[in-house]
Amino acid sequence: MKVGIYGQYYKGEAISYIEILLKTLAAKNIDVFIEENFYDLIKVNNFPEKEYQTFSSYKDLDNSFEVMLTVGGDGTFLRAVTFVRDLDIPILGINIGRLGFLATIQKDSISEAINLLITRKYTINERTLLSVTSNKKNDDLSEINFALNEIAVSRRNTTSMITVESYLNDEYLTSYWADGLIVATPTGSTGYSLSCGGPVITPNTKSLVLTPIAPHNLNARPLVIPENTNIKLKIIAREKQALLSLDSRTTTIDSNSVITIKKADFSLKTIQLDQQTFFKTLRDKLLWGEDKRN
Ligand SMILES: NC(=O)c1ccc[n+]([C@@H]2O[C@H](COP(=O)([O-])OP(=O)(O)OC[C@H]3O[C@@H](n4cnc5c(N)ncnc54)[C@H](O)[C@@H]3O)[C@@H](O)[C@H]2O)c1
Ligand SMILES: Nc1ncnc2c1ncn2[C@@H]1O[C@H](COP(=O)(O)OP(=O)(O)OP(=O)(O)O)[C@@H](O)[C@H]1O
Repeated sequence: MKVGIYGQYYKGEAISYIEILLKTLAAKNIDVFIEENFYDLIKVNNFPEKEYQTFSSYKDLDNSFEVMLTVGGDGTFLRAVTFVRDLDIPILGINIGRLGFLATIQKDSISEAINLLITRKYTINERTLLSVTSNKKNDDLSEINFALNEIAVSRRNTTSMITVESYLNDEYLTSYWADGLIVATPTGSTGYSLSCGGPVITPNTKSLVLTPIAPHNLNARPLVIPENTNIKLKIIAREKQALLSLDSRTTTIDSNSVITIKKADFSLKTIQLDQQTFFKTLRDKLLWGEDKRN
């Protein structure tokens, strides 16, 4: 078995968890490749004990990797998607961050999780991704043009609202007067969209949700739409530019740009170990349905 390991940060207390991870993988004779920058970060005081092979980009990976393990929080998990892209390598996140909604393995159950992985006690989930095109050239979108959580447009460098004129399959929907508009996947429904009043959508539902960000309107509500909808948005901002975000990454778009958001033509595979279900994560991490009477 060949696995990749990706992390973005490294802080002292994490060393013991990374040690457990590397030792567990070595004991099972698993071929480990570590992302180059993360490897440089963890190499301190003769650690790790042996040399590892590395990868530095999407180009160094292929589908002979059984899994990409991420070490960090959800931000790290989201960044790992930019390495894996359409290669069909499933991602499994070890949470040594804070919330860890996507990174579901808890740091104190690393060896158990690796054992479940090796004995293939898991299911693979396919997660929908989004992609965006603009009627104006944008180099930032030429390569990494996909998002697992959401694509959002929002105001930039100003307190003025923006107007987002929206069309679904070329039919006019409405014009949102708001701080912005989020188009979220089921995966992203528990992220930014949730904070703006959007519904939770279970991961395998074939839907997207349009969630306005602070609309100055009493009747703008989140709208759930089929995942194959062609979403066209015209952004009108008082400033010359607005912000376009794809998960943790941002770029700017000119006012009056028209962007088209669609389901990406590839999906992301995530690993759901036996014992770990979406509803369990919802209860454990977002305290879903928590009630003092229970
Ligand atoms: N007000 C908000 O809630 C808000 C604002 C901006 C971005 N975000 C979310 O943060 C994501 C980017 O993550 P980051 O680490 O770069 O930013 P960040 O450091 O601001 O973290 C955002 C928080 O959202 C959580 N999160 C991310 N994706 C999630 C998901 N699918 N389900 C449940 N929780 C999730 C993370 O664990 C973290 O606690 C964006 O894709 C967006 O969904 C949320
Ligand atoms: N490899 C690591 N070693 C030590 N600490 C880490 C590591 N990765 C992440 N962290 C800690 O976790 C924090 C959050 O990590 P990250 O940015 O990946 O997740 P996040 O998007 O904030 O999501 P979450 O709330 O799930 O942690 C970091 O600021 C850092 O303090």
